[in-house]
Amino acid sequence: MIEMKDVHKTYPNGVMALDGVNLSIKPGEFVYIVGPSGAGKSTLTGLMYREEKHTEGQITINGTDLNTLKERHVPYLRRNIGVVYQDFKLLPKLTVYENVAFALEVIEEDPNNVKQRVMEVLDLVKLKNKARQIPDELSGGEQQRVSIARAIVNNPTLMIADEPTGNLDPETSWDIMSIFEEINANGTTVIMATHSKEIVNTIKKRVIAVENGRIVRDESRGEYGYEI
Ligand SMILES: Nc1ncnc2c1ncn2[C@@H]1O[C@H](COP(=O)(O)OP(=O)(O)OP(=O)(O)O)[C@@H](O)[C@H]1O
Repeated sequence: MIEMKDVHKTYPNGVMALDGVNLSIKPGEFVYIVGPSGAGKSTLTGLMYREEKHTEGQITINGTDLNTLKERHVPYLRRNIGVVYQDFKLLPKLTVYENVAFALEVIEEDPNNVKQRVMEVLDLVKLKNKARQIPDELSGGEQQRVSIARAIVNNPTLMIADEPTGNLDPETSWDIMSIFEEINANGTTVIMATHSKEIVNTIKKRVIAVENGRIVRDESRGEYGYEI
C-alpha cells in the first residue's frame, strides 16, 4: 500500500524535514505517526498524497510510483485517498450535504448516485439530521465528522489524518476515533499523525515515531512514548 525507500525532503528554504525514511505499510493497517513538534510528521503524511514532493528516494502509493507520476495524474492518485485535517477545511458557504457531495461532483460521479452515497456517509458519522446546516452552525466535533464524511464518500483505500483531534475536546476526540476504527474495520488503511498520548496508549495500534526527520521507532501495538 505504502512503500518509502530512503526518502528525503528538503524544503526550498533549505530545511531538511525528512532525512532517509524507510517504511512499509500494508493494506488494512492502522498506523499512528507520533513525534515532537517539527519532527516531520506532516511532511511525511503530506508526501503520501502529493501535497509536497520528496526530493530524494522512492515512494510507491497503491502501486503508483511517485517518482514518475505526472502532475496531470495526481488527481487520480488522490481519488483513492481521503484526507482529514486538524482544522477541517470545509467550504464555509456550502451546507453539510453540499460539502460532502462536492467531493463526488469533482470526480464526475453519476448524479443519480450522489444523493444516496452522501446520505449513507452522513448516516455513518451521525449527521443526517444536520445535512442542511452550514459549518458555522456546527460544533467542532460535528465539523470534523463532516470532513471525515467528505474524505470517505469516494470509498478511498487509504485515509490520511493529520492531527484530526487536535482541535477537539477529549470526549469528542473519542467519538472521532470510533469513526476511524469503524472505517479501518471496513478495510480502509488509516494513517494518523497525532500528539494525543491518551489515544495512542488506549487504542493500541502500530506506532511510527519520527524525530528530526528520521524514524526512530516502529512498533506494532506501540506506546506514545513521549511526556507531554
Ligand atoms: N512549507 C515549508 N517550508 C519550509 N519548511 C517547512 C515547511 N513545512 C514544514 N517545514 C519545516 O520542516 C520541519 C518538519 O515540519 P512538519 O510540519 O513536518 O513537522 P510536524 O512533526 O508535523 O510538526 P507539528 O507536530 O508541530 O505539526 C520543521 O522544521 C518545519 O519548520
